[in-house]
Amino acid sequence: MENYKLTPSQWKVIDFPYNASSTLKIIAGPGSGKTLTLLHKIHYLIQSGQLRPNEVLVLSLTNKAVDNIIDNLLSIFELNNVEEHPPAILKELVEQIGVYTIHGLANRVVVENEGLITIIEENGWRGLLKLLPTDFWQNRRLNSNGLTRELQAALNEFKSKNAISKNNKSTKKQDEVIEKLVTIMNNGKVLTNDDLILRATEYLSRIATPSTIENEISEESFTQALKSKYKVILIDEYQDLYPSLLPIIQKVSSEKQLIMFGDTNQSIYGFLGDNSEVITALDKLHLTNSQTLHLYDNFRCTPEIINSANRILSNHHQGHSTAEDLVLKKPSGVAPQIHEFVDPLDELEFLVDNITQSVCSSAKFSDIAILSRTNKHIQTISEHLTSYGIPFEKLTVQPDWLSDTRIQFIIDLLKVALLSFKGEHAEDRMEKLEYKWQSDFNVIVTLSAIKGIGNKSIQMLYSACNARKCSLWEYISCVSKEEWPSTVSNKKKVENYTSLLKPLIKDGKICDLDEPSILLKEIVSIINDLDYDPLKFQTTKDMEIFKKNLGEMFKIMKLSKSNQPQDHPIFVEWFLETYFDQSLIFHRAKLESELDDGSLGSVKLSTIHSSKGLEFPIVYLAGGPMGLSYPIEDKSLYVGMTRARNLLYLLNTKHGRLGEPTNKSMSPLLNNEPFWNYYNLDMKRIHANPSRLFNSNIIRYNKIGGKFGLGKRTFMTYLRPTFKLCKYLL
Ligand SMILES: Nc1ncnc2c1ncn2[C@@H]1O[C@H](COP(=O)(O)OP(=O)(O)OP(=O)(O)O)[C@@H](O)[C@H]1O
Repeated sequence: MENYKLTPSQWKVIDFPYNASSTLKIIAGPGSGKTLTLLHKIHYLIQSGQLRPNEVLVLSLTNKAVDNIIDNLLSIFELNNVEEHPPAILKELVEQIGVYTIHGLANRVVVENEGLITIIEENGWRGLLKLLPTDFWQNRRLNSNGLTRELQAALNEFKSKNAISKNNKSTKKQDEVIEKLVTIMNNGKVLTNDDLILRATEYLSRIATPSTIENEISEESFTQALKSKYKVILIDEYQDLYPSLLPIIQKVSSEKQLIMFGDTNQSIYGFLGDNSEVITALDKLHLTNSQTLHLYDNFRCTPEIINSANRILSNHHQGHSTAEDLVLKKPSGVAPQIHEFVDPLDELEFLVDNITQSVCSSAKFSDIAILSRTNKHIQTISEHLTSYGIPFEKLTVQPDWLSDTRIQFIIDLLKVALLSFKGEHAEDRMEKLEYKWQSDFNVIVTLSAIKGIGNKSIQMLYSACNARKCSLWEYISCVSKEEWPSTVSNKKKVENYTSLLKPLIKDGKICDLDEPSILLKEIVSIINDLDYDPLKFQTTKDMEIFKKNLGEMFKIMKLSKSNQPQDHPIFVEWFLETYFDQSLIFHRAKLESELDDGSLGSVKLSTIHSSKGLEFPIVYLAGGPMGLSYPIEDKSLYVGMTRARNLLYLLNTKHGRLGEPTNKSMSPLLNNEPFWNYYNLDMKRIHANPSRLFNSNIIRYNKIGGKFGLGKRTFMTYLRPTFKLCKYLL
């Protein structure tokens, strides 16, 4: 991170005084240096002696934003080390600053108070669906995604009804069924993300105000620290907050100084609820002591890009009469390029051709981002880039391997083994009961994924174990199958499941397997003998995807092994508690090594949603087949366009105020030496002899373009062999 000269409007925010029970709202447009200002604000609060590092809490919505803040905080403190602290002290100081996602913070509070919890994922929903009686959907025909959505909606409706009337004894059969599911989830500590927020808020509400408990609760309690220690709460991207997050934010920020940065024009989570409702509620938090400041500058986009993006906003007033200190980049001479393609393959070929042109013209692959509205279109683009051997990386909210339901199945089986073992050896009745509830959920989820074990069988077994007051695992592994309810069909399949898992649970073998490769081999060999359809691959491609994801899981296991602390002696438990965070650490380290190795890096592929808060020198907004047939929403388009620093392409992007398509024959790239000089200056890549470099770049493109038939359709395009185009670009 560079030590930029801060602008007057940035300074106004940075040296705004600390005041308890107050709100400072900063309205900051795209590229106005919001993150940089937030980092300097933290530094200033600490360096000026107003606050100690452990009194500052930063909250964001995404792991990416949190990573970005953590990565850059230390640099800001190093660059502005007025007191000349030694590096180790500085690092220690920065580590005391709390930086979390809102869900991460809630998770910490709940885990601190309840131990291991499960946030429900796709496999979990499928397991719960299996517990529903066949007539539940009243013959409605829905696929499994549709059913999951309906079930979530039914659960939410049930919970809000109950919240209104705690004694609501509905006689509706549907409510009785849902109530049972809610009980299973509650007992098994299985939470949805919304539950997590509410549960954490409840724990925070139980904590008394700081003055009355001073010495009662240990310094170690994170829940307590949230209430009493932190004095300033900074919220990044407030426009993304949605109503279900409000309770915890209100609880954490009350009586503190709440500093929120954001831009309502970039509010794109409307589908999760009305953001203005949240803003109104937060505005009321410290009603009499609240102030708003603006950051108008735009350090990111070329004026051509920002003008075009501003046209999209129907509420935008041209020019800022109030901002005398407005900073803008110089014009680049290249307007955003608008292209339309009837055939979707043409859009894909255009991408490959233009990426090659940019890379020949001194850009790196890692300068380029392709953004789309849907993950499906991102997948199509990734397949096309693969066929040309162009390196890419997907910027997803969740790493790919974790979204693979087969990997989730492996994780659920590991949980069955660990929790069942711990349940069998629990010391008291209460502890045993807790393990029962948790392991029951994972047994239901894994059993229900096995071919031939139907809903009715699972429901019968579950009722039978509850009648015996034992866990589902104990029931199916200790009670002989002759005693099981006669309505359980396919008893052999259930018996096979137990006999395969038994050796892992008996005598605690699961806890002794602390070598990742042996543990993984063991669990995969069990799955091989289960009748688990998703691992009977229909295509080689499917198998390759699984192999890749399993490889990722193995890497994360090895990473967990390398940082397993001594006070967590059971490897599998450490891995199951931390794999999500470990995966993020791994991902970050991978990105850093890519930046350092001097190579061309990889093209970034992302949905517009996942690209929030990021910037890229070159951005392609790819609309897909006929702009995916519905017009793009204003704010999504605005966010997508304002991610671009220097070059923006809008492909098949339908929007009334976007303007006319660009003439395709006027390519802005090749033959535009002034633009590439501008580009290299902006990227701080200064070349000794730019003209010579420029000429050799054109020759290089012509050679590669000719070889691969870029820019024109040839029979090769349809055959899509795996070209190794990138080999020629290195
Ligand atoms: N005072 C400054 N001088 C020069 N460059 C700056 C200054 N402040 C910020 N920048 C640069 O401006 C760019 C945009 O900053 P940042 O990413 O913080 O924007 P943002 O306001 O968070 O945008 P968005 O809301 O779109 O995410 C960054 O490259 C940053 O380094």
